[in-house]
Amino acid sequence: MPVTEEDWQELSQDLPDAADPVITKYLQGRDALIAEEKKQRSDANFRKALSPIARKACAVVARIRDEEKRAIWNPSLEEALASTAGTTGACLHPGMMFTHAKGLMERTRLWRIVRRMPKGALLHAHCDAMVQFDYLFDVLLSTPGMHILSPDAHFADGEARRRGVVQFCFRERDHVDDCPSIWTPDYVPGTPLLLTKMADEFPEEGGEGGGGGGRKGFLAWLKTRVTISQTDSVEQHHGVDHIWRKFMNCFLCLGTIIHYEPIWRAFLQRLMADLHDDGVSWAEVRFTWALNYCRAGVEKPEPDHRHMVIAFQEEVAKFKAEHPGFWGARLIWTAIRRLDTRAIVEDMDHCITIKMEFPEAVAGYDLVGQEDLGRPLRDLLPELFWFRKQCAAEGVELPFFFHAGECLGDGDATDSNLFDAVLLGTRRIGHGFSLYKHPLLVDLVRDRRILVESCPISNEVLRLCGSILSHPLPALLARGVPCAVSNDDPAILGQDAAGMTHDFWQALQGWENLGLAGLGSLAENSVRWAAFEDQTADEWSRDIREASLGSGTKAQRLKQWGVEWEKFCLWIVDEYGEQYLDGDEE
Ligand SMILES: O=c1[nH]cnc2c1ncn2[C@@H]1O[C@H](CO)[C@@H](O)[C@H]1O
Repeated sequence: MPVTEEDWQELSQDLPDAADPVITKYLQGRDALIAEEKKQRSDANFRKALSPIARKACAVVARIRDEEKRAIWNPSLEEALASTAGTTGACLHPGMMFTHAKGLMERTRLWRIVRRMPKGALLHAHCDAMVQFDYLFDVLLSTPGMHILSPDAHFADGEARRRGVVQFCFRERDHVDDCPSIWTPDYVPGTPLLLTKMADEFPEEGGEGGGGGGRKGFLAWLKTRVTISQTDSVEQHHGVDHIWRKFMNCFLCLGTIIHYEPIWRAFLQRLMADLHDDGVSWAEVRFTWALNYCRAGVEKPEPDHRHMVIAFQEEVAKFKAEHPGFWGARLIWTAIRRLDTRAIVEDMDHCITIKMEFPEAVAGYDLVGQEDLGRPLRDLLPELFWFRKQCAAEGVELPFFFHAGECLGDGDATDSNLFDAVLLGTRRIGHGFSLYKHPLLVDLVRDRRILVESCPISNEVLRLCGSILSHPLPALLARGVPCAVSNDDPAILGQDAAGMTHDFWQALQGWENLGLAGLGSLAENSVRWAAFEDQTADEWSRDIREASLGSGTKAQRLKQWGVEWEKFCLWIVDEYGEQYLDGDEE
């Protein structure tokens, strides 16, 4: 029976109003409970120590975020915005899938702010996959002597061009006149043909990139071979193994572009310039060392990795000299985890040899490739123990920065890599996507001060989560685990910029609990857990513990970052304070 108007009048008298002491008391308890939980967050101390200006900046950013949530990420505005947002018909909402949100995100105020933020150190990224292809292809086509080849098939039709492996190399002499074109069925697999000529002769029909024939069509097609398309990235229903097949194929091509000295040097300059522009001061780049690098004007690959490292060090030194705000870069040596014991051990041996000659260039060691299909750390124990012993014998410091838990498993061999990574003394964990399922490990990782290098956009595009909203990083932050945000493979996965603004923006917009303060703490962590120099395990732990109160390089970098952070907060307040502050935010 519905309540009559008369009864309702009487009944509603009994409802306490919002200011009733019962409700006020309840709310006090509720606030206290929430505050108590927040004390466990890994950014709690950073938040507590914010300067008055930084507090104001955080309030401004929270308001801008709320405003944009209502005004931009709003399904009812869809018609007006869809055409310019490049949203391909997806419903606008806060936390929508990355590739759908990208175009619109880049035009928000929050973007302008995050872009300017001092982001500290880039701790997790794979070298081949970092610089925008529009730039890299320009360099590729304008480098004299570059040739294209396909190791095992012609590219005569659309299907062949979708599947075959594309590679590049330098050749002194142009082979093109006496050999059938790569675009015909008569092409002899493995024959290098002059790239500029082949690009101009790219056939009109059947190219996947939709750019037509000739050079423009060639570039559009080539881009499809080295990137995950928007369609790939939103087709979550095909699963992880499927997207990794496409992803791995990209690397087969890319390695052959940047492993030629003139391109390698140009690539490094552009990489550092992009990072610097994005407010990134330091980079630790994971690098997989195929032995196919050639010096300028030389066809025969170098027998070892020396020259590649020398060029790396020269380019970093040059960039640092021209940009005093940039602290530099180091490499993390990575081996493909699928390889057999002999290949892994040979590669470890190369790693130690290079480390002995160039200790500053190489910061540590890791294993890469799809974790589910590669060898778990447990299986690699003999190799890893041999490596550790060898390093000790040679007196080199090559700490582990293991990928672990970049998977959906719960208790399978891949997920259990997390146990081995911790037991083997990893100094940071790459991804740690499945870590939140392991309460004991979460506590260990927190207590041993192991940092999680989280790459939210990568995890989304490689189909571990549907969008930023279902990413597990907030669970780790809430439990006190130190984390930093990185971009992983930005040229392939869709960010299409070497910097970290897209990943930072998504975290800020996606997670209410983070705010600008939380984002600042993630950036500060990246500096605190950076491997600026070789350190023993004890020195490493001491510097992380002492942070800016210490006396070494790390403390100095943390202070420098702190100064940039304050300047940044002041800029936010100057720029937006008048519009977004009303004086009672302290
Ligand atoms: O997110 C990742 N997890 C594991 N391996 C990766 C990821 N991104 C790239 N690579 C691997 O690194 C090598 C290139 O340096 C490639 O083998 C690629 O598969």
